[in-house]
Amino acid sequence: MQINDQRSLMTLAHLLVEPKRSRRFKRRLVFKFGDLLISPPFPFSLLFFILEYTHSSIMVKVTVCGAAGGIGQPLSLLLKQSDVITHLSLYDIVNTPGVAADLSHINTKSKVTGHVGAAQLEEAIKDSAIVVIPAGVPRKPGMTRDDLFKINAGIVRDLAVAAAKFAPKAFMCIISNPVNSTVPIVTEVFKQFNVYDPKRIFGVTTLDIVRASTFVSGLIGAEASTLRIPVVGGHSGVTILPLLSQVAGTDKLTKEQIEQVTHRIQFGGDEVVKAKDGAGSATLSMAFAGARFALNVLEASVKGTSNIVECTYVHLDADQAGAKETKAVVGDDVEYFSVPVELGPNGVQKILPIGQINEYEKGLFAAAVPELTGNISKGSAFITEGAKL
Ligand SMILES: NC(=O)c1ccc[n+]([C@@H]2O[C@H](COP(=O)([O-])OP(=O)(O)OC[C@H]3O[C@@H](n4cnc5c(N)ncnc54)[C@H](O)[C@@H]3O)[C@@H](O)[C@H]2O)c1
Ligand SMILES: O=C(O)C[C@H](O)C(=O)O
Repeated sequence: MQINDQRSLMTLAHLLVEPKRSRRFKRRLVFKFGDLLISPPFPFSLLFFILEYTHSSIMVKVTVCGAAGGIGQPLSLLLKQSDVITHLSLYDIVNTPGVAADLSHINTKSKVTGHVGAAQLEEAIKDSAIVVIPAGVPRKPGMTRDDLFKINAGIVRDLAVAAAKFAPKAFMCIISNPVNSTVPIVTEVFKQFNVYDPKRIFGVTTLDIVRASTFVSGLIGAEASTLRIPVVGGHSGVTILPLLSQVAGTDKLTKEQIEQVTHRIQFGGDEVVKAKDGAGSATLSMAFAGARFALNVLEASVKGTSNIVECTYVHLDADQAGAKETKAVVGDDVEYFSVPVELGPNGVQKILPIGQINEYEKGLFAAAVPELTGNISKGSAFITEGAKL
C-alpha cells in the first residue's frame, strides 16, 4: 500500500473526530473512486477498495543507505524510536546484519532488516517512503567537501538509480557530501528515469541550523532548542548563509560578534573534523539533525501535520513564488538553494521567501554564489555528461 493511500485512510479516521477536514477528505475520496471507476467492473472494484482499506495496516518503510557508518548507526537508532515508521531498512556495503540485529531488540514499533551489498539493494530500497543517504566517505583534516566528490558522486548516483527504479515516489534525503553537488546528481538520475519530482528531493542542511541555534543562543541568552535561525544557501563554507538579522535579540550583538559567529556556523564542520583528527567528521550531531529532518518529512506527509518548516537544499522550482523571490536575490543561474520550506503531504508544499537581508548578509550572498553554481554544475554534469545509466 502506497503512502498516499495510507494518508487517505488516516484522513478517514480523522474525519470522525475532525469534521472540519471533511472537504479535503471528500476531494481525495472522489479521486480514489475516480481511479476505480476506470477499472471495471465497478461493483467489484468498489468491494476491493473497501477490503483493502479495512484489512491493511499502514506501512511506512524508511531506508537508510550507509546505515553501518558513523552517521548511519546513530541515525538508525534515532529513527528506531519513531512510532510512525513500521519498517526500518538498513543498507550498507558492510556490517548491516549486525547493526540490524542489535537495533531489532529495541521494543519499538518498526521491524528492522539489514541488507548488504549491491545484490540486496533492490530489496532494501523497494517501496520506501523515505530514503536517507549518509553513504560515502567523510573528510579528513585539510580536505574540502568538494574533495569528496571523486568517491561520493558515484556512490550517490548508484543509490539514486536504485531509488529511481524501486522507490520512485520516495522522499530522498541526501546527507552525503558534497551536498551542493550530490543533490543535483540525484535530480539528474531521476530525470533520466522519468520519475523526477522536485518536491521530493532534499539536501539535508539541518545540521547548519542546529549549529546556528547552539552557537547563537549563548550570545543572546536564548534557549537553544527553541531558537530557530534560518540558514540558507548551500552546505559548505562560504555557501552556508546564516540570516542572523532575522533573529530577535541579535541586534544587541556587535558587528565583530556577528562576523565571528557567522564564520563559526559556516565552518562548524571543520571544528569537528579537526577535533576528530583523522577519524572522520560530525556523526552524532548529524544523526540528530538527520533524524529531525526525516521525522519532520514523515510528520508532514504521513500524519498530515501542517506548518512544519525546515530550511533544506532543494531545486528552485520555477512554479514556486518563494523560489522566484530567491532567484531575484541570487540570480537565475542558481538552480538549487537551501531555503525555508513548508513541508506537506507531497514533500515541498511551499518554498517560503528568504525574507529581508541586511548589507552584511548581501555580501555573504555575493561570496557564496560563484562556489555554489560551480558545485551545482559539477554535480549535474556528472550525470548529464557521464556514461548512460
Ligand atoms: N549533510 C551534512 O550536514 C553532513 C554532516 C556530516 C557528514 N556528512 C557526510 O555524510 C557522509 C557519511 O559520513 P560518515 O561520517 O557517516 O562516514 P562513515 O565512513 O562513517 O560511514 C559511511 C558509510 O557509508 C558506507 N558506504 C560506502 N559506500 C557505500 C555504498 N556504495 N552504498 C552504501 N553504503 C556505502 C560505508 O560502508 C560506511 O558504513 C560523508 O560524505 C560526510 O561528509 C554530511
Ligand atoms: O564537515 C564535514 O565534512 C561534515 C559535515 O558537512 C558537517 O558540516 O559537519
